[in-house]
Amino acid sequence: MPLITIYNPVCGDRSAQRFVEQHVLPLLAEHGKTVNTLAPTQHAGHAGPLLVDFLESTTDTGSITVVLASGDGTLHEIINHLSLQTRTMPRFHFVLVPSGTANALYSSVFPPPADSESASDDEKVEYKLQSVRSFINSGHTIPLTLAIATLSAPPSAKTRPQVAVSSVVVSAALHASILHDSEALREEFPGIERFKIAAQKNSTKWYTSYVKLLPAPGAGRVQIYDPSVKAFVTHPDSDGDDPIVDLDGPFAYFLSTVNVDRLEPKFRITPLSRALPPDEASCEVVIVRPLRDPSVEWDTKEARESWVSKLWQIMGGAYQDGVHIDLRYDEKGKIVTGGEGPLVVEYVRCGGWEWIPDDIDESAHLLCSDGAISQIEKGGRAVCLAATPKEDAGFVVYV
Ligand SMILES: Nc1ncnc2c1ncn2[C@@H]1O[C@H](COP(=O)(O)OP(=O)(O)OP(=O)(O)O)[C@@H](O)[C@H]1O
Repeated sequence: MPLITIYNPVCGDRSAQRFVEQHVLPLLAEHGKTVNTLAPTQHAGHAGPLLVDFLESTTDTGSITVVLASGDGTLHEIINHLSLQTRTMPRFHFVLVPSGTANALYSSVFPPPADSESASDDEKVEYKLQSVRSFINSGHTIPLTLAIATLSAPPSAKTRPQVAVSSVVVSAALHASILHDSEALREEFPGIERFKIAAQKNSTKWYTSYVKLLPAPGAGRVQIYDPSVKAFVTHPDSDGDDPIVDLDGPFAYFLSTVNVDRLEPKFRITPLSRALPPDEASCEVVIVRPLRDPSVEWDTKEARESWVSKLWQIMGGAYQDGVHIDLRYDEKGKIVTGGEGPLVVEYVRCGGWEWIPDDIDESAHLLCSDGAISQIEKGGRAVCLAATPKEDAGFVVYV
């Protein structure tokens, strides 16, 4: 199978080239794996065209192995570029070398050990070589589910919809605002601290939007996580007559993942995605709507400001191995674990969703697709659907 190694020299802490040269290439050579092309990305958006050029230069086009040393954003660029090609594409087999800032996909398929901070240098290197080792040894792969988001303008605009294909996350509300603002901090803060700084800046925002949750075809109903049985159950508003669930805002958080249970090694936002995997292509959606809190009656500036501590308590749960999905409100609005109170987080499994932002709320018009930010036009909407490509096409990852 033709093999190309691509590395992004500027992602994360800029160590991809060194790591590839010192560890990846020698290991591949030792096991008789020939690298046909070795290429750095030379600018943003370069990884996809590099791969298409490689495809054109090779006669054996059944499937292609791509050793990719980057973060999630470079993989996102590749998938989007290849999805735009009009000719039939082979199946792409990715060997991931985590070199980005967050490495959500890699750390989801290879969760770091609890004591990873105290790991020796050799253990840190070995941790990053797991996908390479499975390529060499077991050959075990998993297919990637894709989340296809279509951003439409209102019919009067007569513009074509924009499509963004994701393999990790599609979000609006707080997460999209964080990704939007954190990009400007990349130079100064190359690590994940830039996300925390951007989160502080956006902590009092609530986002006015209207949401529809769409069932996956196999399940036929939208499902919601029920902490009392520790499983997904049919959403009470999704029935045979009308399986679509309608939700009103305001939303503090609205985020949907495919393939991953975490966005950073320790931020396990959709924890059941890998622990209790879906049977079909599905979006795992985490929703926080502050008006579910019995102590919040109105959406006011004061209510938003005093609710910030609860927002951090909820997000903190994602850093504690994903306990946020079990939180409830007591009758006074205190966040507790256990009891019968309203769920703090609505954790939904579904086939897709629509996000229809209110015209007057600028911030609600941001959409994040694997870190790339798009703007939903006024009067428009985003529709996101989960899909798994056919057997002989699409993208698989060595795990
Ligand atoms: N040579 C280059 N110069 C400048 N930018 C580049 C170059 N090569 C790739 N890029 C851009 O670097 C950006 C960051 O890459 P990537 O998303 O893979 O890493 P990251 O953001 O550090 O990690 P993660 O997405 O895991 O948080 C991508 O948007 C890509 O377009």
